Parts: sequence; structure tokens; C-alpha cells
Amino acid sequence: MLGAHTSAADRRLRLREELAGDAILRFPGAINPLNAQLIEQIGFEGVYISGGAFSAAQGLPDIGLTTLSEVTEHGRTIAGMTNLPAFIDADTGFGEPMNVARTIQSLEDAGLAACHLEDQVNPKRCGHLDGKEVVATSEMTKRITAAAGARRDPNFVISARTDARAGEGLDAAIDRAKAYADAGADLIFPEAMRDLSEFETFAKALDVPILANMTEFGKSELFTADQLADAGVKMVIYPVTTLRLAMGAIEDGLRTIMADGTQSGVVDRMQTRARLYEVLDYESYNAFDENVFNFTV
Ligand SMILES: C[C@](O)(C(=O)O)[C@H](CC(=O)O)C(=O)O
Ligand SMILES: [Mg+2]
Repeated sequence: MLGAHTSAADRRLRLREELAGDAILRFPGAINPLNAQLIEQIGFEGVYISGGAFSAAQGLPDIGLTTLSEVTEHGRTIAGMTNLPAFIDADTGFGEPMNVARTIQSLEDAGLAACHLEDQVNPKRCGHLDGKEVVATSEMTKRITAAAGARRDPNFVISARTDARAGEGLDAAIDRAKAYADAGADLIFPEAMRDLSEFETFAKALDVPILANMTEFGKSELFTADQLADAGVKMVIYPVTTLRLAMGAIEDGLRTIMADGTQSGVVDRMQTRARLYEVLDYESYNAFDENVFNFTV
């Protein structure tokens, strides 16, 4: 109850240990703290906090319009309500290398365990769209060096994302990733790989672990966690999956009310009140005050 019972430092240590282990780590996107609690209860290794899902939830496209303060506060509310490590999307780092340093400290203070920084220019766009542009390798290594030097907790994981596959090809993307790892990145996020063999080639070429982005309606096929693990991938994110599931269901429900004049036709697809209270661990709040949970649902 009342959120995480582990410290942020413990969650970061746990992520470091798991990254060094054998199993692939599965991080579904959490759109809010309740969602993170469900991800934890179902048994995943961590939660991902998507920039695309966060901007969409604000009614905005994913083009770098959200600010460091907004993203930090969003990350804080989620990271504070789960015992899992929370991995946040820091886009291009919110400015120049010095801003990137401040970004890392801000995210660390908010209890996050990891973040990724990408090598796109501003304004950035979703990594699975055409027409992306990247900054020079030297510009991105400055972002990574600044990030790595700014953290106070050495266990905070810095992931470098390269969006270069689309415009420069696989080999160039691998060269960039190597330079980013040399600059201090702990994990590499090769964006928009075309097939499994590209993940495999990437993983083999690098000494640091790699991450796979299994976003829907993008450039990558949706591989299973086992397929990715066999290709040498260490972590998989399902960044916008929960938002898309929820929005699909919300739209159907709203159209049902509009058509039928009632939501009764979709009630059996809803999370029940009892299930919600179970996820929230409502009952345990009774330990503090027995009048809090003295009813049945
Ligand atoms: C991972 C990602 O950066 C995100 O913001 O979740 C997006 C996901 C998406 O738009 O599908 C991305 O650029 O891949
Ligand atoms: Mg993003």
C-alpha cells in the first residue's frame, strides 16, 4: 500500500543486477501509476514510461513539445508507486549537453532507474516514421558524456538510442552505437530495426546490452520475447501498447453509449470495481484505519 516499499536506489541496483543476468527483461509501458501497479502484479521486470504515450495523453503529437518538468513529474508519480525499476523516455535530453546533465539529475531525483536519450535533431519525431534526421555522432557523444558524468547514483542506467538505421544504414548505426557506448552509455537502443537478424547483428557487434522496441504499427515486426532473447536482446519495451489497448476500448465504449444510449453492452469488458480495489490493495489500508475498508463489493 501507499506505493513503493523499496527505495529508488534499491530499484536501480535491481535493474543493474538484472541487466547482468541471463533473462530478457520485459518492460511494458505504464500510462499512469495504476497501470504500473498492474504491470508489477502480473510479474514483469520493469515499467517503461513512453514519451509518445505521454504526449498523446496531453493531446499532443510526439515531437518534443513536452518539457523536462512535465516529463519528470509524470515519471515521479509512476516510479513512486511501483517496486519495479522505471525506465523513462528522455527524448533528445531537453536541450544542449548541459541541459542533458540537468535532465539526468532531475530524473534521478524523481526516482527513475533508467532513461534513454536519442540522437535525433529537434524537433524529433517517432522513431518509426520516415524522414528522421540525426545529429552528428560527436554531438550525440557529448550528450552521453554529459549524462554519464551528471548522475550521482552510478546504478542509474543511461541508454543511448540511435535513430540512424533509417537514414544511414545498419553499419553506420552500429558505428554510432559503439561510439555512444564508449562515451558512457550502459545500454543501446537501436531504433526501427527491420528484422530479427538486424537485432542479432547489433547485439554481436556491441559489448553493452541492447534493447528492442516492440511498438505496434511501426517498422519492426512484433517478435516474441523468446525470439528476441535468442537474437541476443537483453530488454524489450512495449511502449505504447497499454495506451493503444485502452484507447481502443474507450473508443468502442463511447460509441456504444452514443449508439445505444447506455454503456450496459460493454460492462462485461470493464475492469470491475472489485478488481480495481484488489489492484489498489484497498483492503490493506484497513490496517491503518478499520473504517476505511468495512464494506463488500
Ligand atoms: C519508444 C517511443 O520513443 C516512445 O515514445 O514510446 C516511440 C514509440 C512509438 O511512437 O511507437 C518511438 O519513437 O519508437
Ligand atoms: Mg519516444
